[in-house]
Amino acid sequence: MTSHHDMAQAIVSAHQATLGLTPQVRTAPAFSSEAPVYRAAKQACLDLGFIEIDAECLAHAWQAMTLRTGHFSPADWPADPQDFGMRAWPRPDAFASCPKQLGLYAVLPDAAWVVRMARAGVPTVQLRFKSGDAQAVEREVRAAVEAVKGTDARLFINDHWQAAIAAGAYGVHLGQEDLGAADLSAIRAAGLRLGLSSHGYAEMLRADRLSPSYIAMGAVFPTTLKQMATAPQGTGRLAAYARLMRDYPLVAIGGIDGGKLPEVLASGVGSIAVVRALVAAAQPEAAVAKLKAEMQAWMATQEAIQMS
Ligand SMILES: Cc1ncc(COP(=O)(O)OP(=O)(O)O)c(N)n1
Ligand SMILES: Cc1ncsc1CCOP(=O)(O)O
Repeated sequence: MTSHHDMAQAIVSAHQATLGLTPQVRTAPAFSSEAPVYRAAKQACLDLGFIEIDAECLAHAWQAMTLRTGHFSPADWPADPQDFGMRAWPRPDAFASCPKQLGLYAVLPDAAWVVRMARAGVPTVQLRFKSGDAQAVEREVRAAVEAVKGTDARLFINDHWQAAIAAGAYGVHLGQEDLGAADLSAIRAAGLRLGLSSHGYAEMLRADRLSPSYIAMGAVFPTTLKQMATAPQGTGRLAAYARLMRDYPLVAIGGIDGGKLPEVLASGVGSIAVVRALVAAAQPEAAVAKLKAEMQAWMATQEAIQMS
């Protein structure tokens, strides 16, 4: 295999079926290195539809993997943390840990929904209360923290990290655009868990540098809940993300409902986050029971396969 073009084509051919998305309209690629594998891999990742910053991360990882293994292997997608420059564990600056299997994860619009879903037996819940009214935020966060007392639910608070610390929540969930405004040292010092959103390689690596308690990945499928900046990732990419981020508890989010659970769980994530599958269900408690039963059945089948 000689030219960049042939190397790029070999990568695309090997991974198109599982990782390819329709490439966006783009200008000529920008290369930050002359290294042949880097250049071929950058071209290939762009051709597979990865956004520029993700293609750049992947291309450097391909180059590092090739140097480490001593040969260029187009079929092997990079998934070794060291090829992406990730630090080894344990890490002294890591946030408090949470279980690897966070299970069904309900993302909910107010404290009343948190009460309802915690009582219905959802193991992980999030208050995603979108309001600029500080008093209303404080009230909802306190009510949500009270609501999970006496249940087994772990409560994460979206965005409102100060109120979460003040009320003693289990953890905080932040998006990447929230990071600049949050005092991460205060969250860590208070012992709260930190969950971070990610939408691809560059954001996963940025999240990893902060050693959070879990990493969320999405949107896996199209969602109507919010406008997403990136295309739905699909379960092929989700599985590649999960292989790289295997040291973390992982949460998949975006457009997931009962019918899609097996293929999402097969990617290796330990948690499925949903909004509409519960909030828009005709009978939310029954929907919880069904989703939990489907997840348990899937896990039991995997255990049986591993034992045989
Ligand atoms: C479990 C989980 N994953 C992702 C998100 C999205 O969070 P964010 O990126 O902060 O976007 P908004 O929720 O604020 O719209 C989440 N809330 N929970
Ligand atoms: C908040 C959020 N972040 C990424 S996708 C998403 C919405 C998920 O909602 P749904 O489960 O209804 O698609």
